[in-house]
Amino acid sequence: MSFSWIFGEDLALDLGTSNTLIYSNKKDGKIIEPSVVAVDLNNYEIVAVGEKAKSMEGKTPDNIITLAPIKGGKIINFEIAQVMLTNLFKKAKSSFSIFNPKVYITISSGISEVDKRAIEDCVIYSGARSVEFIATAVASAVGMGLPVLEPSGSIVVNIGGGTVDVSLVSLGGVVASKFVDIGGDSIDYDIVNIVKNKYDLMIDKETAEYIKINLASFITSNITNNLSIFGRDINSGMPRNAIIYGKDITSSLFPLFNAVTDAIKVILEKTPPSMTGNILRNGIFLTGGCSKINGCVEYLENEIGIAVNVVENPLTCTCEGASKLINKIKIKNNRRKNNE
Ligand SMILES: Nc1ncnc2c1ncn2[C@@H]1O[C@H](COP(=O)(O)OP(=O)(O)OP(=O)(O)O)[C@@H](O)[C@H]1O
Repeated sequence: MSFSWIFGEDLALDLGTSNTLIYSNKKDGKIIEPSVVAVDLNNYEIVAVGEKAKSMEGKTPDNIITLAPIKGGKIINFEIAQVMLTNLFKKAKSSFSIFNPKVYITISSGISEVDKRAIEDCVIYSGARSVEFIATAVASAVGMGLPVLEPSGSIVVNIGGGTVDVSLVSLGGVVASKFVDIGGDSIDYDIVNIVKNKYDLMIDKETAEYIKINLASFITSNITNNLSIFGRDINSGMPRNAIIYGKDITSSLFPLFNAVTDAIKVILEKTPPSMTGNILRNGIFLTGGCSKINGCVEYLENEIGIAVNVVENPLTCTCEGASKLINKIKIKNNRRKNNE
């Protein structure tokens, strides 16, 4: 008789700059929460984690601060990351499991051994029984339904909140990769500056993200689009609204997408000739939240001259892929045990 349902719980963890995703193999429930924690400075108590903490950003009294413990794929605040993960693991874990879960963490190509060790320690201190790493690109490729185990070669581009990971994946592993620690957050900060300089209006990062999601576009026919937003006049200090035009925001997209273009070119140069045919035939594959930016596919296709495909579920694709991989690993291990 197998007791794996009691102690065999596995979690897939995608620890992102903007969002943390956890999928359990025992529950249908999936945790998708912003990587944010709110702390009361009077007593250092945790006020909120995830969505609730994110909704407090920019609206807290002096004694409460919101903190984002992950940046560029690394833990920048160990204690806060631990609090966040402990809280999210509790939500994700099946109540029937007696033992702590084994956690499979997706990890970007450019993360150093020291940073990997910090992530491992943090996840263990947060209640994991043990930890294993899965390459983000491999998990994303599985989430996209690409034939990762075949020797054909696929280029997977993940553009997140704080990182860009471009990897050539083949035979279940990463053949070549380029990592850049810039992401959608950088667009938000650029939008804050553009709105300040062009509209004399101070806005917070959350409003800038709203503008990015709802207005920013590479498509020139969209640049007459506009959005009404509220902020504080930099001269009078008084609140007022402004109509922001898409054409003024487009420049905020170039630093990130030029970095993406350069990274893709590096990987194309490193791609073995035997794999180029497949890549030219099938194109490259885009995932991560910033692949939702309007017109980015056309922009990248124009820059690199290769077809670009965007996955339907760019925010969840990597964790979904990791979860599927865990099941494959389990099935393989069970088969091996049965044959022994
Ligand atoms: N519809 C959208 N349009 C434009 N940008 C979006 C959209 N939805 C999400 N984003 C942006 O995507 C980013 C978050 O993406 P994602 O969740 O893939 O990153 P992450 O995994 O948290 O970060 P990273 O992997 O870089 O550490 C944020 O910058 C967010 O503003």
